[in-house]
Amino acid sequence: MPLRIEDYALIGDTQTAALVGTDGSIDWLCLPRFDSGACFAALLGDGGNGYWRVAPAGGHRLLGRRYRPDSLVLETEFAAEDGVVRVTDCMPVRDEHPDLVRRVEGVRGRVRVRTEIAVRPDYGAIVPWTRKDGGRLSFVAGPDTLYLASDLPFDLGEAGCPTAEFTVEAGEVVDFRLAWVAPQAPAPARVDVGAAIERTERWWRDWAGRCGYDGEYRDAVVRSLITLKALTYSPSGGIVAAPTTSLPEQLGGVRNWDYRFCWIRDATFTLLALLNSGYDDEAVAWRQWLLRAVAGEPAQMRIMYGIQGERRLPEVELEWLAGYAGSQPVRVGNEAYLHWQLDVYGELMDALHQTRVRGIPPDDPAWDLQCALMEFLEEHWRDPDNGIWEMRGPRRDFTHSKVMAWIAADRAVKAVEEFGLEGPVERWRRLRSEIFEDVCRNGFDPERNTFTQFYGSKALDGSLLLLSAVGFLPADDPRMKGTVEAVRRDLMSDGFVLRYTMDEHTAEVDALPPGEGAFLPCTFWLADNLIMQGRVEEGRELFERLLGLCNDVGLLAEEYDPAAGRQVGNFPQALSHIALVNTAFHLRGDRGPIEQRAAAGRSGRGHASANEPSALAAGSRPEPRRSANGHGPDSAACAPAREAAPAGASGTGGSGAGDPAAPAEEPVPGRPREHG
Ligand SMILES: OC[C@H]1O[C@H](O[C@H]2O[C@H](CO)[C@@H](O)[C@H](O)[C@H]2O)[C@H](O)[C@@H](O)[C@@H]1O
Repeated sequence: MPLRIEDYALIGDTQTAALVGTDGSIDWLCLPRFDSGACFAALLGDGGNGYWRVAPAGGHRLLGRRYRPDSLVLETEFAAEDGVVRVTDCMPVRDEHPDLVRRVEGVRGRVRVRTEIAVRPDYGAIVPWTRKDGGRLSFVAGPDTLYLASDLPFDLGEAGCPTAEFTVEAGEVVDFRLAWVAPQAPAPARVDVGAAIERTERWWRDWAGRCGYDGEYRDAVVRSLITLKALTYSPSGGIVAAPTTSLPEQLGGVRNWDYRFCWIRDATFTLLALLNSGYDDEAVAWRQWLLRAVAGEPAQMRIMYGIQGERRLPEVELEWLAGYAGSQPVRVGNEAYLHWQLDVYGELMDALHQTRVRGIPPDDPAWDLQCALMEFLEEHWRDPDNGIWEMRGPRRDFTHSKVMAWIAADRAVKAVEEFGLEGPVERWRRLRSEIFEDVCRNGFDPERNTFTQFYGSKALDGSLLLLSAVGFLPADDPRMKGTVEAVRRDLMSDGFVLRYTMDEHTAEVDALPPGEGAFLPCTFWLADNLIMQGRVEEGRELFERLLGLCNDVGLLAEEYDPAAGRQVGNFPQALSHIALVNTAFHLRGDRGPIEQRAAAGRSGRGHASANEPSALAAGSRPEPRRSANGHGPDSAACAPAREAAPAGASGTGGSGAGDPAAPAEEPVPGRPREHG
């Protein structure tokens, strides 16, 4: 029986990451980068595919584990017959070589400890040439050479799995350091493991100390932010969706994908959570990554890239891996790189808009790029796409995708109106109105009073819960209320939201056999809607249920299987942690220090930019707003809602952002008030 997904904890050095199990085994580690071949891949197979275990040799039990406060240094304690031992694991922030250190420390009594290390480069496929070399072991296979520094007398064994046993007494320590070196590079010098652990802890604490969030749920928020930082590839600023591949969305199922890449969508969501929490440097680094990645012809823009901006991410199946809990195939690479997903234009435009709003110094070429993308979008927004969920079936007119095209137009208009940038603003205003009208006419089902998954469909979709956060319609608009109620009625499993309707038609849409867990980010988005509607206590209750799904060290996968009571999908997943941070901000009632600073800085300009709705940011205020000149900045977009929304929609939507005749905003009861 493999460990449950939630039995793992993350350690990492902001270039790659490892998963450490409650049994003291590291079962996943890709070196030297997130997207390199794994040298420990037991997570997706068995011990023969690589692992490194350090735990008491005889009978024992897990006493508990934790991260040292505000850090990514993990401590696991085991109770054995004659004592207690602590294993401390971390990946020091990189100097020369990627490395992983483990310290075994006697806490009480005497404990006999055993370590086994099976290094298996290329995702568990290769048994390396393993040798003893002075005070270290070396493992060599093609491009990968690893050294394990240890003074223990290892037994090399016959199966390419060196083992050693030793005894530790209270106060004694035994250290290990595993380092990867490039071909031809000399073996690394020895390091002081204790000092490396202290330095790593300090590094993370300093980073966490910059967090501007000080409200309720701080521990969960900081743990999420640390996790997001750990998923950032520091040399480029790119952010991976998760450090794993092929952890199944259904135990034993086929929905197994490689997430070790940078999605414009996921990375943009991450950026905004970091920005809200006060991490400007990360925002600037990410913007540089983004601009480099998407540079060039707009028609060639991808929806996802490699961590250095690579554009080709072919998907292959690793047939030698049995898959987590038998979930096959195991895939590396991701065919979604070939997708056309309209929402990424809105996400990109919104992210760059948010950096402007929050006073991050401009990057001039960024605006040229955005103008070129807008030109492309004007030509193509009507094209069907693969949608936010990366449907592998035929392209369709997904409602969420069209709304995100509206976002792109809206942010382009605002760049001109509010930041004085130059562009064909009249044309963009017309585009914004046209898209608004199109969505309200075709993506809304007046009979059921709900937006739908795609034009003409009856299916529901969790992404519709984002429509208010982006400022498309206020959360208290009857159409949004109707959509939220429809989701609550028909798209939930045991109190958690599914991504989309699963019925006999689903396979025509996603081209996959049915069955997956509840999608945690969508459930957080439901909580956001409840809070925005003023149903704060209901939102809080849902948020706390979600927090209850976090594992013992605060981590979330992408999905949750309510029947099995287990986390499923890649782990830990950026989208889930971003959504957690955003809902906490919503509950806190403001959008954090960056925004307050921006608001203060802009107060002389007399507009509410700092509180503008964001596609993704926390605490968005979707209410209609008046600008300094007394006309709502959304007025151009509002017009179509009044003029052209379908009868059923406009009849219910009189107070929406789409209606310029709406009364001046009055915060919805219970909704957090705006600052600044
Ligand atoms: O469900 C099919 C798709 O699932 C994955 O996509 C999901 O993960 C992405 C990364 O977090 C996210 O951006 C997307 O919205 C999710 O649906 C997978 O990467 C796709 O290849 C697959 O088609």
